[in-house]
Amino acid sequence: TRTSRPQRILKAVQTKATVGDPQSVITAIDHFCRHREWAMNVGDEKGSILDSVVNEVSPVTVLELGTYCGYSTVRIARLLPPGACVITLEFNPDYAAIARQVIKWSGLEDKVQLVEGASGDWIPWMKEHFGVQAFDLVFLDHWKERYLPDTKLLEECGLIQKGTVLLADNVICPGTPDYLEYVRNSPHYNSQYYRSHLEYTKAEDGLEKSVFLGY
Ligand SMILES: O=C(NCCCCCn1ccnc1)c1cc(-c2ccc(F)cc2)cc(O)c1O
Ligand SMILES: [Mg+2]
Repeated sequence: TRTSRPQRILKAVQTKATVGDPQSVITAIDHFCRHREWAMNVGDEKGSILDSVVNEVSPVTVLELGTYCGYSTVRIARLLPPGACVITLEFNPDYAAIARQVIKWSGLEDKVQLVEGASGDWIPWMKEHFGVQAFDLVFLDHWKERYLPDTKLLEECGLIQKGTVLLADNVICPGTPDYLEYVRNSPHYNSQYYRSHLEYTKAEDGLEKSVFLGY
């Protein structure tokens, strides 16, 4: 049967990118998704904003919700100093299998923990299983209706502490209205919108950065 889009993205990486060179992996995926087939990676324009937030936060522990093919995982991990890591959660086993290979090709596997399963099931176990105290940065890029419940769950589990930065993709397209309303109106978050475009298109989209101020 036909290959899947993630399989075709992996093939583009394996034919166009250099093993151990994360930037070439990013460039190969962006070129494929701009000129061959659109795919739901955060992309180069919003990816540059992601890069600037990672550099500003200099996180030691990052949680990414929604791995897909590992594009944003590679973007984040390539900026992390030794000893820092990103835990990335993917529900779809086919996506996870491709992402593992993309991350391996980039040479960043030592900075990445890819976990397969539902965010709602895994978040309560993060402290115990990964020895995480609190996350410095959370990148939300999974099911859009899970952004708000998972943020509340992270708060309840003590995984969001004073200074934790939440960065949410797709707050305009497809949109996360209940999440936006929550972080923009809560006295416990300082929120700001980074206007951009839906990956590889001219449609409006953007990232919302929300800093937890403590209780
Ligand atoms: O749905 C998205 N991502 C979640 C994928 C499934 C996550 C599974 N999972 C992982 C962990 N827990 C659950 C998404 C969609 C679009 C989009 C935009 C316009 C359009 F016309 C079609 C699609 C753009 C994105 O940038 C996205 O991120
Ligand atoms: Mg997205």
